[in-house]
Amino acid sequence: MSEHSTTTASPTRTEAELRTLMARAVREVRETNPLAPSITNTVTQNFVANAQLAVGGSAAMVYLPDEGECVAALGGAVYINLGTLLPVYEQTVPATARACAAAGKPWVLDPVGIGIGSLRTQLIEAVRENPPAILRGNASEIIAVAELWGLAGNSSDDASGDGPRGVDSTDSVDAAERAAVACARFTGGAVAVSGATDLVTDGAQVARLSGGSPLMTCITGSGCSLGGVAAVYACVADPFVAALTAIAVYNLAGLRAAEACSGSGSFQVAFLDALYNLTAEEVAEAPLILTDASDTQAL
Ligand SMILES: Nc1ncnc2c1ncn2[C@@H]1O[C@H](COP(=O)(O)OP(=O)(O)O)[C@@H](O)[C@H]1O
Ligand SMILES: Cc1ncsc1CCOP(=O)(O)O
Ligand SMILES: [Mg+2]
Repeated sequence: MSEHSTTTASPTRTEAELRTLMARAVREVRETNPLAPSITNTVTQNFVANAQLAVGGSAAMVYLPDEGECVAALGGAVYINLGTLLPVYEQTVPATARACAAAGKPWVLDPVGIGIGSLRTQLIEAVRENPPAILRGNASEIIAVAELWGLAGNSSDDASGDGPRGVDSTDSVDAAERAAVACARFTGGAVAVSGATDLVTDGAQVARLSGGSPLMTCITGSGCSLGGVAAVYACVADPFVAALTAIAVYNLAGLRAAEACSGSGSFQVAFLDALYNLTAEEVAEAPLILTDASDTQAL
């Protein structure tokens, strides 16, 4: 059990139960239009907001500490992405994480670009006190967070040792499995590792989800917007179900968009269309393999 109270460890569920909950999350978001405000990077802010709207959520991007505290109260869940930092984030990020914890609201962290400069490191260490309900990143980012939170143990043996290359991964998703399980056990929430095949864990179960398209790496913001969409689903579902739903939605939309486009530019537009048009039934049938996290070597 986690030492943190903002996220409650999810009970072990069968694959069929999880699929039913994923479909319910897709429907409930469309019916209730939940607000998932963001503190996110200036590169992909527009794409994050558009993806959140396409799945049926509502977006609001803020920068300042009192705005972060305000949206923690207003929204169903908050998204924090460290992609392009401003000096004010030294106050905004810890204040928003604290406000979410105080209000019992889930928040989603995308540690983009971890390792660049000192403020990102400082912020990841600071939010250890009020950790995210969902940690979402590529493999190198998740390995780096586990190291900064002192959870790495021998999980770093699996890593390339190179860390992220800017905002991109130098590690495989499988290499991040032990780090992901360790982070999920620490937060009591879920961790989603993205890549060709994505991995989602709540520390007890591990799901692998395939699909998507290599074209997702040819546009900026597929990872960032995935975090924003996970926050939308976290407004209506527990962290593990929310992360699974977002990843399944992205894999299906990526596949469909790749069939409809003629290159990376039209892929981005086709991807938003696919997000908008996906049905709950399709999401419930997304490729997903569920295993027990006890199969993951202990740290
Ligand atoms: N080679 C790939 N094939 C299919 N889908 C991919 C591939 N690489 C990344 N994706 C998808 O792109 C999205 C963003 O993942 P990723 O590129 O790892 O994140 P980031 O942009 O943060 O590095 C996820 O939905 C992931 O499943
Ligand atoms: C290119 C870039 N530089 C700082 S944030 C950012 C966007 C990264 O987006 P993603 O992680 O979704 O590829
Ligand atoms: Mg990223």
